[in-house]
Amino acid sequence: MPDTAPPPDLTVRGVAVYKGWLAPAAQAAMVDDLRAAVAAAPLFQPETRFGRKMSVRMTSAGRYGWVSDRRGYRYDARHPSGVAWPPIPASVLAVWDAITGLDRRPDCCLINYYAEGARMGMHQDRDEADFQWPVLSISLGDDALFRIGNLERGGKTESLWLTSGDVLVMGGAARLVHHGIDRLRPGSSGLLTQGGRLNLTLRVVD
Ligand SMILES: O=C(O)CCC(=O)C(=O)O
Ligand SMILES: [Fe+2]
Repeated sequence: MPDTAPPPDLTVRGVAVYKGWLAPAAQAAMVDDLRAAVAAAPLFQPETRFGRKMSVRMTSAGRYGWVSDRRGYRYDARHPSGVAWPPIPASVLAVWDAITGLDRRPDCCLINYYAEGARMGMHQDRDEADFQWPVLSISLGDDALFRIGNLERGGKTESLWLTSGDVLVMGGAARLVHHGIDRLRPGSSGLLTQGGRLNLTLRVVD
């Protein structure tokens, strides 16, 4: 990232963490923007190639969305219903611009919704064409325990709690670290009327 990037509050294994980057009013405004996006492209519960349902529900905004089904996972220009993905809200792109300082913008915003009990297993984000671009993640709603591993599978890990308004960046040498969400702290935030947690990941796909 250019050296105009603001210094993070902490760095865990190269992952830059900006605690409380979004103030409560900005979080609420972003949730309103996301509600409109989700109305256009409803959340769905993806299935893995092996026919197992993921516990997270998801949708996307931008030119590409991330989908997974019996054919495997990939970026697709359309929602499973056949509609195009809605545009990435300006409020979300503004976070990318302010933190990364890049002149390239993401073309996918994956929107993950975790209800109580949902989790995400350890994985790398590696379906994008060029790993020089970072992945930026925004947390909204309930606290979540984020686990960071290594570039290779397995090995020791470190965990941190992400709270509403936190932003993190996986870039540079940390672009391909394994990561996942172990669990939520249900009811820890009142941001989402239905409870749970929204996570946005901004990606440059191609
Ligand atoms: O929910 C999170 O904080 C992480 C989500 C994630 O790793 C992903 O969508 O690839
Ligand atoms: Fe990921």
